[in-house]
Amino acid sequence: MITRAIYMDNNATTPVDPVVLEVMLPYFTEKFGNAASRNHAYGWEAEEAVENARAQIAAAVGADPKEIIFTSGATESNNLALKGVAEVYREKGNHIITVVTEHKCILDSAKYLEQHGCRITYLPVKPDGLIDLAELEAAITPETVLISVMFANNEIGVIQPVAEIAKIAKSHGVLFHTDAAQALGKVPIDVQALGIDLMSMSGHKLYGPKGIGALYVRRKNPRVRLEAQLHGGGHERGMRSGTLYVPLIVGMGAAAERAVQNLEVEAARTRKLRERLLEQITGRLSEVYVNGSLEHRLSGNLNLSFAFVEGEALLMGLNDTVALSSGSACTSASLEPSYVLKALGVGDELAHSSLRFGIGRFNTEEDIDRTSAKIVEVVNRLREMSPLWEMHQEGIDLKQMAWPPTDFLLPTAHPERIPGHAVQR
Ligand SMILES: Cc1ncc(COP(=O)(O)O)c(C=O)c1O
Repeated sequence: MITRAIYMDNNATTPVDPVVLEVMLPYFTEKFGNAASRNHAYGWEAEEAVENARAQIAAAVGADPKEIIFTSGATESNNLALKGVAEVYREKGNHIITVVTEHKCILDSAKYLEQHGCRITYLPVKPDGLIDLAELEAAITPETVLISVMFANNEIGVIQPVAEIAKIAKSHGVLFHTDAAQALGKVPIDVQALGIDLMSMSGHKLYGPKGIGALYVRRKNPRVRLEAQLHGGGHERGMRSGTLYVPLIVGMGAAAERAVQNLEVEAARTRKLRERLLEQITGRLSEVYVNGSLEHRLSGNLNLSFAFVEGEALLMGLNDTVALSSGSACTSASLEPSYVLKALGVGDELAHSSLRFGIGRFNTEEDIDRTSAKIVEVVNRLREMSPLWEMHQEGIDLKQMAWPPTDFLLPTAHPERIPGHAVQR
C-alpha cells in the first residue's frame, strides 16, 4: 500500500473540506440551472444559491453582498482591481504604488500597466518583510490613484499593517486594494473597520474549491468604479461577464463561512503547532534561520533556511514523508531563488536552502513530530556530505577563503538582520 505524505503546503492550496464538498455536490447534478435563467425554477434555485454564497462571503469580511463580485480566483481579482481602477481613474492620474514582495499576479499586472502608460512605484520591504509606512506615504503624488499592498504574503506569511496603510491612502484620497488570498479565514477581516476599498479573495486557500474567487469593491465612501476586463452578458453588475460557476461559488461561500466561524480557535491551534515545529527543529539543528517576522505572521506559516543544505536536495529527501515548498521551486519552473526572500536581503544561498511550511486545518501534532524528525535526519545527512559543513565544524572561517564564494551557505550572510528572529544554535 502506498502511504501518502503528510500535506503541509497549505499556502499553495488547501484540500476541499468534506463539509464544503457535501454542500457543493447537488449543484453539479440535479441543481444544475443557470443563475441567469429568470424563467424557471432551475434558474431561480441556482440564483438563490449564488446570492446565499455572496451573502456568506460578504458577512465573512464585513461587506454588503452587493460589494462582492465573483471571479475565477485571486489572480483574476487582482487583475481586475489594478487594471479596472487604472482605466477608470486615468483622468485623475496614472500612478500606482505596490510592493516588491507581492504575488506575481499583482507584479505582472503592474508590469502590463507600465507598458500602457502607468507609472508604478514598487516599495521595498524591511528585513522582516514589512513595508515602511513613511516610505509609502512619501511615494504618494497627486497622480497616485491606487495603493495595492497584500494582506499576508504567500511565502513568508508576513502580515502587513493594513489598517495603517488604509488610513494613509484615505488621507491622500487614494484607493486602497489588498490581496487577501492568504489572509481570509486566518486573520479577522472587516473591510469597513480596516478601511479597505478593494480586496481580492480565493476559494482554494480556505478549504474551498479551486477556480473561484471574489473581489470586494466598496460602494460607499467612496464608491469605487471599475472598468470591466471581461465583456459579455453583463453578469456581476457588468463588472465580470460569464455564466456563473454555481457549484464553485456555493463551495466558496460555505468555505468562507466555516473558516471565519472557527478562526480564533484554529489560529491558536496552528500557532501552537508552528511553535512545536520550530522548537523541535531548532532544538536539534544549528544554523537554522527564520525568514520574515515571526510576530506579524499567519499562524500556520513558517519559512526556514537551513545553512549548508540545498533546498531542492532537502525536498527530495523529505517528499516521501511530507509535502512542502522550497524557496527556489515555488516561484517558477526555473531554480531562481525566491524574489520574496531576496527582497528581505536573504543571500542567494540561504534563499536556496529555504523551506516553506504551511500548517493547516488537517495537520496534527503527530504530523509535526514526524516532519521535524525527518527534517533533522535529512539535514544531518546532507550536511555530513558537505565539505563546507565539515570545515565550518572545524572552526575554519570560510569567509576568509578565496574559495568558496563568500556567501556560500554561510549563516553570516543572513542573521542579525532580524533581531530576535534569527534562530542560531
Ligand atoms: C497572495 C496570493 N495572491 C494571489 C494568488 C492567486 O490566487 P488564485 O490561485 O486564486 O488565482 C495566490 C495563490 O497562489 C496567492 O497566494
